[in-house]
Amino acid sequence: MIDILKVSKIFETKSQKIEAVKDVSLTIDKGEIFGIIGYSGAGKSTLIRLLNGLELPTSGEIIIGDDSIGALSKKELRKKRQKVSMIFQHFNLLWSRTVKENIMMPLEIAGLKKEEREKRADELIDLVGLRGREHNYPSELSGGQKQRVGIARALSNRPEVLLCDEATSALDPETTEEVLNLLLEIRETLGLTIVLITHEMEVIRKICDRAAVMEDGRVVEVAPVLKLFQNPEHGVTKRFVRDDIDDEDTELQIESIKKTFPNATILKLGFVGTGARAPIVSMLVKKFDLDINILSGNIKNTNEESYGHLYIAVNITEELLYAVIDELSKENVKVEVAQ
Ligand SMILES: Nc1ncnc2c1ncn2[C@@H]1O[C@H](COP(=O)(O)OP(=O)(O)OP(=O)(O)O)[C@@H](O)[C@H]1O
Repeated sequence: MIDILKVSKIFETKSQKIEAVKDVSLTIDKGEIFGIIGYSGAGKSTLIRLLNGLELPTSGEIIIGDDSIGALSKKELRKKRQKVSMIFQHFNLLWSRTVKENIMMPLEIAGLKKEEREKRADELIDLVGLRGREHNYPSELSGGQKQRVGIARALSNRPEVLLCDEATSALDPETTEEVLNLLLEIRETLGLTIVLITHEMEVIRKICDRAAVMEDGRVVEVAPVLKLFQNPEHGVTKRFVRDDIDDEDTELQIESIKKTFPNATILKLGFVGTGARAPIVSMLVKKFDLDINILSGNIKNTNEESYGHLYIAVNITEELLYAVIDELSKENVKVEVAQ
């Protein structure tokens, strides 16, 4: 669906050249929700703006569907943007127009007749859950409702790709969850391909199928989301995952537990999928007659699977430890001995 081929973007200012995107290659499949995460200045906005031709690459090529974005004329590009639409962090609504008028704007530009515009806007108002609000002005809406208008407006011309530029960064956690669920729903019902940029690993975890991690203009890691969380390889990915799981507290706890129970062995049990719901601790207690001290635990959900970990402290001989590791591996639980 989307092929980004060796794309670089250099901004030349009077005093310097800034290479905002460096030699990025990615393929995004039809129907996929693909996340791009990075800290501020990593190049995410530039990369997403390259996808709808708001910026043109200095080198490389971007192909969406059958079109090479750089090869399109201005007119063709305007037409293509109807199929590759975008939502924004600050919604970019027209404040002097009502919800319905905002949603009809792109249809007016596309030249649809008034009745067709009205009909389509009505469908979209229902789709994004804004029935009853269609005659309100943006200033009368909550942040989540404003983003629903943004989404409806972006969907008005039946796009194939929806680009989301930090679409939930201005929203509180509960509203973020609602908007993310709406994006999941419209991917299901409309079969859209969604590309989103964010600096929040939680957004990646909740709705993306795969994600790319960017640092200093480069993509440093690309993987299915579960893999990124379970086995992050690059330092930046590890930082994002740790921030999401909040492991720093655990590290501190481990230090203090080691002092309190100098003879205890501290184990980190990692679960995925059904393992995340199995009664592992009671099995260990019954089968190996162990005294188990639970230190901390964390189970998170991605859009497909649960995964998580549990830190426990046990007094255990080396021989028994191997038997425990063996037993847990049968349950698909990964064991690490914390040092
Ligand atoms: N139009 C521009 N002219 C000059 N430099 C730019 C321009 N746009 C972006 N940059 C620079 O390119 C680099 C990448 O910026 P970009 O906005 O793409 O990063 P980002 O990951 O989206 O960051 P943020 O999350 O803060 O928006 C930065 O150093 C930025 O200053």
